[in-house]
Amino acid sequence: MLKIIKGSDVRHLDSLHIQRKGISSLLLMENAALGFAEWFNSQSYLGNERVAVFCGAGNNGGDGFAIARLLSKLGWKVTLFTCFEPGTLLSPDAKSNFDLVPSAVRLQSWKEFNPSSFDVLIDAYLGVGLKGELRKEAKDIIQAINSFQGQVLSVDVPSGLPSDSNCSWECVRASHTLTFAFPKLALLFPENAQFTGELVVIDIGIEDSELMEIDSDYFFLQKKDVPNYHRKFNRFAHKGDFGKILLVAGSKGKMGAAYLSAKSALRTGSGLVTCLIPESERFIIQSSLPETMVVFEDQVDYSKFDAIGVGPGLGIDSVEVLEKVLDNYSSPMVLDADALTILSKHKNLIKKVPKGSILTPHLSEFERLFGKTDSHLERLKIAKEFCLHYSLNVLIKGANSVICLVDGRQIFNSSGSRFMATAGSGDVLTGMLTSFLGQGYSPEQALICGVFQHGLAGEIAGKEKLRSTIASDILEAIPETFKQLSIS
Ligand SMILES: NC(=O)C1=CN([C@@H]2O[C@H](COP(=O)(O)OP(=O)(O)OC[C@H]3O[C@@H](n4cnc5c(N)ncnc54)[C@H](O)[C@@H]3O)[C@@H](O)[C@H]2O)[C@H](O)CC1
Ligand SMILES: [K+]
Repeated sequence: MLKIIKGSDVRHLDSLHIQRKGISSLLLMENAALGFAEWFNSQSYLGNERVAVFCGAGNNGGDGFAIARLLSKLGWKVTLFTCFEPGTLLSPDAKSNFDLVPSAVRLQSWKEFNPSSFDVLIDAYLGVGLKGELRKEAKDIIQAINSFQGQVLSVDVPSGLPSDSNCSWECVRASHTLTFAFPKLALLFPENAQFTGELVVIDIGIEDSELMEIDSDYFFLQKKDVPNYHRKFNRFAHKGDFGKILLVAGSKGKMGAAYLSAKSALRTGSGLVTCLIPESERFIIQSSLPETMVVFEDQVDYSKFDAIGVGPGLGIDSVEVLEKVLDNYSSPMVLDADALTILSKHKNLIKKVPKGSILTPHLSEFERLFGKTDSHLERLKIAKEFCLHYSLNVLIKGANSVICLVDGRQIFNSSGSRFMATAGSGDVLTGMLTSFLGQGYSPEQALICGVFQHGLAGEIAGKEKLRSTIASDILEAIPETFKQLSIS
């Protein structure tokens, strides 16, 4: 899994890599530029686009000079806009690449930029070397870039955005950010989505193990990481091996939530799924989902289940139901939706939640539990302290959901699509997480597989259904996620 290190540690990472591989820093910059150019060529541009490249005086600008050269060699019509005064000392690698810019590339000062003369803009003005508050001229340059109406592709980070925090000023508003080696932390914050646009991670040859040598608690989960977290079942497996789970979900008028989480658990591979529901609502589940069983409050033996998920559609007044589960079950469980709202109103119940359990708040549930927050950084800090204190896992849901583990590690998910913001999407996730716990996965394994596959299912469904995507589409795409990951 990729580690997300601080922008200020990137220099250290570079020198580690350069030493290990015996390559020059210039070659590393070339790899970055090659990766960018390859991605650029893979996009469906027509070939006659006029490309503007804005370059600063540091290594981000150096990437830009190299990109301008490569794109020009590939036949693109490139104009390079320098974002520094004549005579400014360039960083050594930027200088080497500046000297290699071919004569086919037009050179101009950023002050001469006419937005209507270009189709695409590449922003290689400022990268992770930004220090302190943005200087006056930088604000003017960023404004010039933002006056452009076409696609803006930012190199490494949108210029002006600090790599690991938020800022109070305007940054480049990119349509895509192509970030090198690992995503910089600030690119994963919801409040910076307006600057980052679509995020693409470009491999420049730095290995996960090299990143691991640098201290950080942040990680980035990608598709290639997921299969290793899955349990393998042999051909003698029987339904008992796939777990017996209980979903405490649904109430009058909210039985859809129980249906969605139960069906999702079945699609995720659960052997036996039982729903604890009000007796009056039993016909809904029994007739819509014959593969599940139902039980009612006075007859349930919690201890016979391998995992329990509580909350979808439960109703926020079901305090006693939640308390009974907590009093009668001691293995990790999943708490979602109304269970979280109950916890936020009855904080004394938190200490009863079994260690290793998973809480899955979206942003409003998070704030209900932990109070108003101003930034994602603050949320991450609060979640970390909570996880360490109570030995619980918290999933902060949203684009790039963050898996906050009991030991303080925080893993950003890379899968998902904006079409997943639909009613019942969270119920599907609760079903998946509970299902994996019931199949003997550790909470960490369940979170990694469940969160990634839920996002992937959303991507698959969204590709076909676009904004018409509903939660049932997401759960019906779960089988395809196993296929794509080659998990049988
Ligand atoms: N391993 C990698 O990820 C690689 C990344 N590369 C690229 O290098 C940059 C980082 O380069 P660096 O030289 O350290 O800094 P920048 O170019 O980002 O910035 C320096 C530039 O910025 C000016 N500046 C600093 N602070 C301010 C401010 N507050 N206001 C205005 N201007 C400011 C400073 O004067 C310099 O001119 C990384 O992002 C990647 O793009 C390598 O190419 C390869 C490996
Ligand atoms: K940039």
